Amino acid sequence: MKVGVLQIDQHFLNLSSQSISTLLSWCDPVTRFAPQRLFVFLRANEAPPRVTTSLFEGICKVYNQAFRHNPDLDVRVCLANLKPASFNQAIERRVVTADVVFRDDQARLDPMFQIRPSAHVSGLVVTNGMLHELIDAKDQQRAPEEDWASYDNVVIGGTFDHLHAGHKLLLSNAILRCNRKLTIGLTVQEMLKKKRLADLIQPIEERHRVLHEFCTAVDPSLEYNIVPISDPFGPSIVDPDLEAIVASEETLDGANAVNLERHKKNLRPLRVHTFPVNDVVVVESDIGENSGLRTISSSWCRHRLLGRVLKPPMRQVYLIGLTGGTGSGKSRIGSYLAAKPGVLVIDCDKIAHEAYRKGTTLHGRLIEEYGKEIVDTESGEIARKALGTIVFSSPVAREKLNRLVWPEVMKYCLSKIEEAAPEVAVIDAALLLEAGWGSSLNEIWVVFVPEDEAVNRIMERDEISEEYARARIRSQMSNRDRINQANIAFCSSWAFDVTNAQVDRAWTELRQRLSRGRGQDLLSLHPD
Ligand SMILES: CC(=O)SCCNC(=O)CCNC(=O)[C@H](O)C(C)(C)COP(=O)(O)OP(=O)(O)OC[C@H]1O[C@@H](n2cnc3c(N)ncnc32)[C@H](O)[C@@H]1OP(=O)(O)O
Repeated sequence: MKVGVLQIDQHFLNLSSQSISTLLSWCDPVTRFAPQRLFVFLRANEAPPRVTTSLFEGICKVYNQAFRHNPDLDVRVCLANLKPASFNQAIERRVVTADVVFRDDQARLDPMFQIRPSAHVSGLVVTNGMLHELIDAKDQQRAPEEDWASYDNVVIGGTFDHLHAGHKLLLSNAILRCNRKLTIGLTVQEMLKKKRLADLIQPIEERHRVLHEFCTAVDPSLEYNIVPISDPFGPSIVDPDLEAIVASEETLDGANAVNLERHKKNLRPLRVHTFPVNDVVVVESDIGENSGLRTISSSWCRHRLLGRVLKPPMRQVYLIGLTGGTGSGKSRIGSYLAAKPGVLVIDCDKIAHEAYRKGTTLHGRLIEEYGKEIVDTESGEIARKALGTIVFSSPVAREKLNRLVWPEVMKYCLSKIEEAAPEVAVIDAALLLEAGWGSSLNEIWVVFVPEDEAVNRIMERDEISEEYARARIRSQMSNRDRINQANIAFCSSWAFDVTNAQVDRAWTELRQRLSRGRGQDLLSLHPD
């Protein structure tokens, strides 16, 4: 995820909604930065902070304008540095890793958060006072600077589906009022069946994860107690330690109902704090029944999802099969390619060896097939030299071994590629074409040397006879047959530099091919 940081000093309170929109347009998807998440730091001086009504109004302006401007941008206004309670705690300076930083040269660095450029940073934009120029003197009519009451234990509740600006304001309001523990009642799925487009409501595990991630990102100093609730009250009517409840104006009745229930149970009443959230009109909402939805809500977010990408399609990994006869230098080329950015190389010989380690099912199957003489008496592992002598001299024995080992190797390759999700995966396999894997790959790269040279190399490397070396070579496909199926061929007959130059050429041309097609990412992420 591309992360941006926008750092504005305390003068942000004087920014008009229009100016905030201008700031946010720097993050638009059409810009070269286009972050998907934006951390906003609204204070950058060393003086102890104060939480006031106008501070919260400033935060409202940021969230509401951001949502209006681009609902897909995940904005997070950092709060720990705005509250005396968190600021005074000796918490570690939190690191935010950013791909792009928008910072006014007049703003000082934040004392609580440390902004660190990511590996793919696209720019540190210092705006030479531009943020200050945006401050609109006419837009300074604000509520009086009232200090806010704060409490050790605060409670809120909700569904928190597709976390939007309204939720973020509720959470921010509660976090700003809380010094120690924030309890959040999270509605379970069964209570939501009657909601519009209920099938699109995120599962509770996902809503829980997003909530927790958001809260700990904006104020890591609090304890967050997120409790699933299957009635309208949850912990708010049982926890005697709670002191205050925060609700939007629309849900004030719910908060009052909580106090009625607490009264019945002889629990002290909660201080009720409300704020208006739904005063922002969102424009794009004309899908069928949705035409009635004009303000920020989860229903609006769910309607907006219709016909859009729910989760990004799995990135397609570009698959290259690297193959070549024994002694051709294939493994060296595999290692050379592994150092290229965004590449995962899987050495299938090594995977095959791992597949029949002692304790695996395959270990037992090989002993059943070839007898105890293939077992190393000391270690109990398969003695590969002994197994090799059998299979390289008998096509039938070899065929059986291949049928047992190849599916295991393939299974490993697929899981490794899924786990690592590289830009390009190189499957380095001697018998790739014999195994019929070629048709599932994007390209086939073949390494070859003349047979006599391969014989000399493996005689020396493996200390084997010429006869055995030739038997191993002939157990495989010929160079000619491999090259007939290859997209690219390398010959490793000369110095390493000469081979490397061939691989570099193939790599450069691959990047050009990918950038013409779907591979823009590869070029932009790895400009070298
Ligand atoms: C689809 C694939 O290509 S999967 C990768 C290839 N591996 C297999 O097919 C698994 C079966 N092979 C094996 O288990 C082992 O290679 C054994 C037991 C036969 C021999 O083990 P070892 O003596 O340690 O030799 P090693 O595994 O290093 O293989 C020696 C060479 O024979 C090749 N080779 C491996 N298996 C076979 C086979 N079934 N038929 C022909 N050649 C093979 C290897 O790729 C290697 O080539 P290289 O000289 O370019 O490195």
